[in-house]
Amino acid sequence: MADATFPHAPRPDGATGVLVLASGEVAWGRGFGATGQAVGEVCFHTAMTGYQEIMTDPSFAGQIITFTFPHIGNVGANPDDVEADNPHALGMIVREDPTAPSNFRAMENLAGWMERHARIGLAGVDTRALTRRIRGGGAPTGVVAHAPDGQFDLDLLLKLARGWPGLEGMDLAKDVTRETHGSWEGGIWRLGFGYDGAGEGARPHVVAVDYGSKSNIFRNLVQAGAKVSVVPATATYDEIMALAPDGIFLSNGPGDPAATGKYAVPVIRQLLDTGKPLFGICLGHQLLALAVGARTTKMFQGHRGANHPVKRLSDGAVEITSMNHGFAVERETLPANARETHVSLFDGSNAGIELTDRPAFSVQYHPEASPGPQDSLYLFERFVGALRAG
Ligand SMILES: NC(=O)CC[C@H](N)C(=O)O
Repeated sequence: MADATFPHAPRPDGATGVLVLASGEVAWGRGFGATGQAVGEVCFHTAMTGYQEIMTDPSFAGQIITFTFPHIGNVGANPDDVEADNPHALGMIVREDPTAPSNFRAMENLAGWMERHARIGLAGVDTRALTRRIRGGGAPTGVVAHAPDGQFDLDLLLKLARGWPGLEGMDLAKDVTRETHGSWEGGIWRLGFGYDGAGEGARPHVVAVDYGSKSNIFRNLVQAGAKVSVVPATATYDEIMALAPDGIFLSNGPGDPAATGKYAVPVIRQLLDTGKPLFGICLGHQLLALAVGARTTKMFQGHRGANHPVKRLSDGAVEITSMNHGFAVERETLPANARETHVSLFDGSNAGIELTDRPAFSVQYHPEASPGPQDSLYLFERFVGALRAG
């Protein structure tokens, strides 16, 4: 479906960037960052801060992010505000040209950071109209392209967009996972201190399966008192158990949970049978649900923002959360031994479960924030507390 408000402007003079949707719709703008083109799902994100954390979140692999907040880039870029070594989102679409950074922590400007990491930016787009387009028609496939000479082969870009298969059925976790086993060092960041080290004393051992984890999850596990070992998405049950975990963590990650589930679910089922505490976030939540026999489905437009209200069903409290997901667990398919614990107050979709016969729970949202509110940090304490008690 094409929303009448998009596109609304002819090619302006001086256009050096363009977005071409698979529908044939075109939005012109000014490119920044790397040159070339990138094809993926065009989604929108409503956070007003944290663009560097968002761009480096591995869950955004395969996606081009439209920021609804118009001024992106105004605090520049620094080496601390990253959730992985490199950006994983393919590109960004913004309203205003990024200005010179105005922040004491900035080490470079956004365009330079994007260029250094081979990521394309497109400014000058009517991001409200594009967001309305996504809300009306679902997240489309598109190509962002940046050419300083303004030369674009629109037919070729359209062909590229039409040739991309879409995220459904795509396993991207194996592309973004850390490839080797390792222990995670370091807690959360604090102004004036930087990243904390792990504290002294006995620490329960969490083996974290990395399907494309944000670093802040590991930092928060350490902060809550755990010793964290990270294993790749494809780690086997034997490899995980060889590390003698006290508990298992299933991370967030990109792509279709059903596709990743093909190799992850059999391992998770075996892990559940050990009776060890298990905690999952986002993709990890979806994989836990799949492992107990529920189904996941592609959402129409998805949830991506830093102010999504979620209701905790145990006491009715509302947590304001960070969200980034395009698939969701179908509540109706949850088995009798999985209880829904959290619900999105935006659309009523499932936002958390716990098993009634195993010490396992998971949430669809991002308690680690980065960016976003910290209402849900208690979940890390709860998990590590369960490990200490066990
Ligand atoms: N942040 C995540 O882990 C996202 C999970 C999954 N890729 C989705 O889009 O729903």
